[in-house]
Amino acid sequence: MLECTIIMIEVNNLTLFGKSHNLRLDIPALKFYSPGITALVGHNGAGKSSLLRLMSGLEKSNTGLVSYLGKDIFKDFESLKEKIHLISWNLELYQGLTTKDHLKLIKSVSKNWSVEIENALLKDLSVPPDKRIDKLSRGEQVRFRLLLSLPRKPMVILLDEVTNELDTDSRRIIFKKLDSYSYDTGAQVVVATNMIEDIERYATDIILLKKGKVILQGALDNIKEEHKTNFEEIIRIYERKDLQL
Ligand SMILES: Nc1ncnc2c1ncn2[C@@H]1O[C@H](COP(=O)(O)OP(=O)(O)OP(=O)(O)O)[C@@H](O)[C@H]1O
Repeated sequence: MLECTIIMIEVNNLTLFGKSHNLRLDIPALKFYSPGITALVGHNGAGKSSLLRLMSGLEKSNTGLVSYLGKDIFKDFESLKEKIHLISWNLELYQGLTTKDHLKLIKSVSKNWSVEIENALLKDLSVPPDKRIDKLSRGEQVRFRLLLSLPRKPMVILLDEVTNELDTDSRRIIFKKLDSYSYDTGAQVVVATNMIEDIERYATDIILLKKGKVILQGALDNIKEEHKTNFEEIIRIYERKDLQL
């Protein structure tokens, strides 16, 4: 593994409140080192999607900041939005277009599109070349979303539980692509997932969230070494610990 020296993303004093002033997120500090794949783990409602939305700049926190290579996502949103891609089921594609036309559309509005990356993805991702978006399977949709994203050379890719329902083969293809993209370009990948198999195989780092708070974070190898047990058991131990809320 490459030595991790570049801090790609920093989160500081981040809080997010719900409508009834309940605390949805409370994160004093987080650092994401480049390159690598960080798994964002936690039960339903733990705050994974909320954190990813704040990190993408689509939602604003009540306090605190998210910065990319020292640039604040809100102050520098216009320059950063090209480089930070959120892949989420909540962000719809144009359902009536075919894959070919959708790809053409995104290409026409993208600066610095890499034909080299596009061709490699077309070869490896097996995206149907001319199928309507609303007829794509879930796996095809995620692979297609990678095809729309990676040639634009993002420095950060945030995936909001889009891999969870896919079969093992689809997940393997997607994670292998993300892994090689990250190591080739230095990009950081943050993936909200609870699939232990994927975390063990592909994640370099993990962040475990519970009720909007970070209860465990660090390099996966160090965490496993420290606890001398498998990752599934480590999650169980931390989930059982009572939080001092
Ligand atoms: N738009 C919203 N407005 C107010 N509260 C919200 C909103 N979206 C989510 N929440 C609340 O924020 C908390 C965190 O939800 P979030 O969806 O971020 O968690 P999650 O870990 O992604 O869960 P899941 O795995 O179920 O998607 C939950 O209590 C949820 O009810």
